[in-house]
Amino acid sequence: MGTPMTPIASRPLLVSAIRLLRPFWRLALAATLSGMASGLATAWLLASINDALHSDQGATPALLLGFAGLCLVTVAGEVASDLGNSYVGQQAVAVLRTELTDRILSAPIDRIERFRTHRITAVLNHDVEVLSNFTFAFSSLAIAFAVTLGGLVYLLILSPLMSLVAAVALALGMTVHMRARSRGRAGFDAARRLQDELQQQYHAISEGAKELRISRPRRLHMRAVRLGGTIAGIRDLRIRAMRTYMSANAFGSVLFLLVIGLLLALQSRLAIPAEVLSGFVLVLLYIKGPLQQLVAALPAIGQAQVALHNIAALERAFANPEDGLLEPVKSIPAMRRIELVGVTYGFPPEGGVSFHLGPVDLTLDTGEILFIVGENGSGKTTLVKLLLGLYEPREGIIRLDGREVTAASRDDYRQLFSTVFADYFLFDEVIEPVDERDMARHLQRLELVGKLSIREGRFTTTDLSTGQRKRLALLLAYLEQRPVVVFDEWAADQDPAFRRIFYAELLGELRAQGKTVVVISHDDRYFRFADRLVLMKEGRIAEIRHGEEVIGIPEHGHA
Ligand SMILES: Nc1ncnc2c1ncn2[C@@H]1O[C@H](COP(=O)(O)OP(=O)(O)OP(=O)(O)O)[C@@H](O)[C@H]1O
Repeated sequence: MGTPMTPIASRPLLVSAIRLLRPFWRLALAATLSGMASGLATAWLLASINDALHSDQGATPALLLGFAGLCLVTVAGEVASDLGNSYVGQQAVAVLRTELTDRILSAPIDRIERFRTHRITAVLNHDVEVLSNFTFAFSSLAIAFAVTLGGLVYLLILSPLMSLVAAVALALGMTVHMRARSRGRAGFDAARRLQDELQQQYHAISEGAKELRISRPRRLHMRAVRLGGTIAGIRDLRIRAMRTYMSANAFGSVLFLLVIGLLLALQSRLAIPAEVLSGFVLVLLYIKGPLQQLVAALPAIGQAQVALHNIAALERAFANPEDGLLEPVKSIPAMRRIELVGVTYGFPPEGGVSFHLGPVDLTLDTGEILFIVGENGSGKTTLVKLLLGLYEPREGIIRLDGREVTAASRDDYRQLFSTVFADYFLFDEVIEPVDERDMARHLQRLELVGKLSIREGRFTTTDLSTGQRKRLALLLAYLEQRPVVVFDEWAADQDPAFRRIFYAELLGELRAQGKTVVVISHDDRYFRFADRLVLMKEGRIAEIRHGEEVIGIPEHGHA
């Protein structure tokens, strides 16, 4: 595959794990120590078995008692370790999920737009899940590590010379495994990058189902080239990574058996006593399992490292949260005048030429209906995002009733607005208290009577026509009771009769309720219903019309 393999995880797995486990360190330590105790007791058991086999008195009561005690520690330590570590692991994963979603909830909107939704979903779904699964394996790894360590210590006590042979073989095996590990990890990293693409394609086949049903060439292209290529790429990279680990595994097994064979062959030449040799073979054969388990965990460790790397990238991208976004709700602010003074904004150039807006000077007075009009791409939505405090101006300031909106006050300022964006998201929950009679009136006004109601704080359905869904979004904006309502091309998918009701009646009704209304519109036949009309051209305000200049625009004519 052509995916570049970049170096991974600047922060080692252990450091990240410690940071996550810090709040639960006592329990994590106790659970891991229990696992270690269980592993060491297993190694001790092996030593007692070897002693008993070669003891002249056979199995004495003391030996049997020791055996029973060690069995108890082995089993109890394992159970405690399993329970403790999986509890701690899941607690840590829950904290991580909260941390990540908090970061997304507090991140500047332009950061989210740049990071791309499919990448966020892939981290939240895949990477966090990989870590979650790893936490379940952690306990048995701690035990395997302790069994291996205890076994090796016992070997050292039995015969330092023979331990040297085993140590050389072990060092060789570990070198091979380390190499395999870094190659395998690079493969998993590349596969994970392709998974971002796969997530995007999953989104395309569910959200673009209609388009794909209509166009066979696109469907076949999607299947064979996009999906096929990505799925095969992930498969091949993972198989290759696993093959690297497997080869290292096989090499390790051969080494083990070679060492045992070598010791058997050298038994008489080195005059190795029988109980030493049998102890060696017993321990080597026993720790082969845990050692292989440790080695087999390398792919999981590699995947966990890649997952942590991606999580860290997301954390870095959203490292500068906005102030106070998760603080308790205050009362909705009031507004008399909003001023944009010398405001500019620019998108970072990505491939093409970057778009620059401003400098823009604009005021918005309470109780007015302001239309923002202009050609596609002239900067209307960008201007509105600046007005809403969604984008931070590069230069210039925004004032609310004469006071500058700063980073600290920006989110309070945003609470002035209700919005229906052109690419709005319809929440099915109603979180404001709803007066039944008001609701009935709104449903009637929006011609939605009988289509839906609110039950237990939720709309009974959001399966409506495109225009009806948009009316529902407007209803939600109404229910929010904010002083300024912003519509981005709201009427674009309304029927002609309702479109007229929107411009000629609803906007005026909102104004009569004391609301300020900002409307992005291409409906030039209704421009005359604006109190002021702002014409955008190539990122600047080209003209502002008001009074007679607006009213004079005929309902059928052009601006
Ligand atoms: N997230 C973004 N990243 C980079 N460039 C963007 C982004 N959003 C908009 N632009 C660029 O900014 C310019 C203005 O876009 P904007 O959405 O403000 O236009 P608009 O006047 O609302 O257009 P339309 O009438 O088509 O809705 C466009 O040329 C577009 O290429």
